[in-house]
Amino acid sequence: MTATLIDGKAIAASVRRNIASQVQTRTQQGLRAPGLAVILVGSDPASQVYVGNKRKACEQVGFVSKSFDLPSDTSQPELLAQIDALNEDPTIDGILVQLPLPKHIDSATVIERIRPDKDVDGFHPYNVGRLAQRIPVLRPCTPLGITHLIESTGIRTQGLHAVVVGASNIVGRPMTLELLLGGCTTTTCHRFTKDLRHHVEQADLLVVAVGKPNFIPGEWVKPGAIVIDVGINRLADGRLVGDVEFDAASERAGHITPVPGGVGPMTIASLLQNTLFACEQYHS
Ligand SMILES: Nc1nc2c(c(=O)[nH]1)N[C@@H](CN(C=O)c1ccc(C(=O)N[C@@H](CCC(=O)O)C(=O)O)cc1)CN2
Ligand SMILES: [Mg+2]
Repeated sequence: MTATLIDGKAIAASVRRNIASQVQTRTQQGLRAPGLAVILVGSDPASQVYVGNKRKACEQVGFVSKSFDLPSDTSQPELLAQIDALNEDPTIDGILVQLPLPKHIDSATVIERIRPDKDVDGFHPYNVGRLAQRIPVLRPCTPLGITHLIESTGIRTQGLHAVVVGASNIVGRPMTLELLLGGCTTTTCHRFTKDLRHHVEQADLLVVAVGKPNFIPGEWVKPGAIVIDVGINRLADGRLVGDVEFDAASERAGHITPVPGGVGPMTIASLLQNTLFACEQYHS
């Protein structure tokens, strides 16, 4: 079997066109454009690229984007004061603090300081709790984007056995909650999981987010499975690869996401969706 490719880049472009048209309708009605504040602390090269792409995406859909590039020695109280100011700014609908933060700053404290109605990353305990209780509002961007990619296949997820490999706060845990919401039977695997192969082989729907190149051998993939690869790993020769052995997995899967051009672009499209949602549902 050769898998059908799930084209995240094209699906994200379509989401972005739709958002741009909704923003245009708003502004034609005399309403203000949604505003997103993007905070980067330090100069991690990958974070600089992601933040640059988020700012560009905002401008392309007509959002107001405010940039805060803070030095790596910014103290936690200084960062919290910046968030307090943005929490009070009526032109700002969403506040995004790029992760990871420098080691001297506690991410959980920072995330909890963002007002839940401006938490467009969906990481605040309020928003994660809403998702856990099946009353989602602002949803973590990567899992939300993946949900959209799975929907694009036209396959009903009710009753499927979904296996998530990775249990981070950004991807694995909220992904499991999204899949539960979609009626899947879910298994979450992590560093202490015994016999990972056994679990992966059961997956009708497999989501892998561990950040290790080619970590999941293609031969573990169940024939016909939907395979979602969240990993973005740069090899010594400069190539980007995912967490799943793509060529071998494609021979067995029914649908598969590529790296690059799969999950990554949807993370940014979901951020735009969340920002528009916050603007329209909470601040208009
Ligand atoms: N505050 C947040 N921090 C981080 C998040 C997040 O959702 N919120 N997620 C990741 C990084 N991330 C967004 O911030 C992200 C990663 C990758 C991509 C992407 O489009 N990747 C491209 C390849 C890009 C490349 O060439 O390196 C792709 O997959 O096609 C978008 C967003 C951690 N931090
Ligand atoms: Mg991400």
